[in-house]
Amino acid sequence: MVNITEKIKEIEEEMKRTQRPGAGAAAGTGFDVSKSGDARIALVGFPSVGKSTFLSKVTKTKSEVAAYSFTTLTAIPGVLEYGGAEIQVLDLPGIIEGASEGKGRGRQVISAAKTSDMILMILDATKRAEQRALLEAELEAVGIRLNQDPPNIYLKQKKAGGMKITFSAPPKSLDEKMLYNILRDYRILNCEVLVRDENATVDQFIDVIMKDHRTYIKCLYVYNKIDSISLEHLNTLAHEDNTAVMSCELDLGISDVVDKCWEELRLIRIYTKRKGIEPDFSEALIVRHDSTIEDVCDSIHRTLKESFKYALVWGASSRHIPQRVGLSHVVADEDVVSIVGTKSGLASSTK
Ligand SMILES: Nc1nc2c(ncn2[C@@H]2O[C@H](COP(=O)(O)OP(=O)(O)OP(=O)(O)O)[C@@H](O)[C@H]2O)c(=O)[nH]1
Ligand SMILES: [K+]
Ligand SMILES: [Mg+2]
Repeated sequence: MVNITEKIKEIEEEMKRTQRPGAGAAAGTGFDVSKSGDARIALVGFPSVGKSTFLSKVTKTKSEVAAYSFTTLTAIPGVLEYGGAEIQVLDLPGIIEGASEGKGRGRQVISAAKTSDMILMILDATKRAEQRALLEAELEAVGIRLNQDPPNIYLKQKKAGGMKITFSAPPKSLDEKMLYNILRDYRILNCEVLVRDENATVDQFIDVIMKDHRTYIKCLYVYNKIDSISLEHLNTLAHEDNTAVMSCELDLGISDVVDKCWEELRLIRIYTKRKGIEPDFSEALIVRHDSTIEDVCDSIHRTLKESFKYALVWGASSRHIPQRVGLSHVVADEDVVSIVGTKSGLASSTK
């Protein structure tokens, strides 16, 4: 059973670690790369696992590669073109154990990773298996949660009225008393809590309390240097969850890694169509998963939805071909969309 007091102490330590480094320390260190493109992927790993080699393979950017540790000293951005999208790939310095406590440039590296839509954790297939857990622990320590959904727990702080704790189904590892104690330790004395997940844990409940310091990011584990391991070992690695294997040196598996990134990012390509003209399949509009016609309008032009009448949709999201839909319609990958507006000449245009 978790000792709550110990847990709280741990969290307080964590708060100290997650505080942003002083402005002086952050300035001019080359980590403030501005976001560009449709999504950002961060390359995270121990030194010399092949992060820069990978960046140089998948983008036009050349980041210095060498056999010694800490070849890369700042964040180096490159652009990966895929499916009509531009994905920013951020090559980062290697991190070492203790990075979350500020060893090396660990804290800046991890802060940069925290801003990404996806982490590619590059691992050296020739190194011991613990490397993966060690890196995960460093990321966890600054509030990054890999391949997890935010817990299904509702927490609303109030001004008065005490604590109201409800479970939508009998929980397996929590009870009212535990939550009460945790909340009291955080000095949250007036609140409403609804636990909607019967499998919710103490750690997840604390994540909800600490939600301003938590980031939920997808992670693909990529073992590089498979040219130097046995087939048997390769077979084991390749069967781990959320994992891909590659050799940058032999140019093996790289396109598979890129395909997997694309799948995980779940970006959606929309082709726009003007009335009476064939859709333009050469230029896709890229939107996020679960985007609506409203999001599509916004990415075409800021004011387009003001004159929106309806849209016609051909593709996986439409029930008829075409289906006439409103702003709240959720689009699917490779849908063809025609926006019909109140003013003439507004039929969809990407320009
Ligand atoms: N055998 C083998 N060596 C590789 C492979 N990919 C990269 N290397 C070598 O690994 C060494 C480190 O590569 P880098 O790309 O500099 O590694 P890094 O992770 O960017 O290193 P830091 O920036 O120092 O953290 C270089 O000597 C590369 O040539 C591979 O697939 N197989
Ligand atoms: K290196
Ligand atoms: Mg490097």
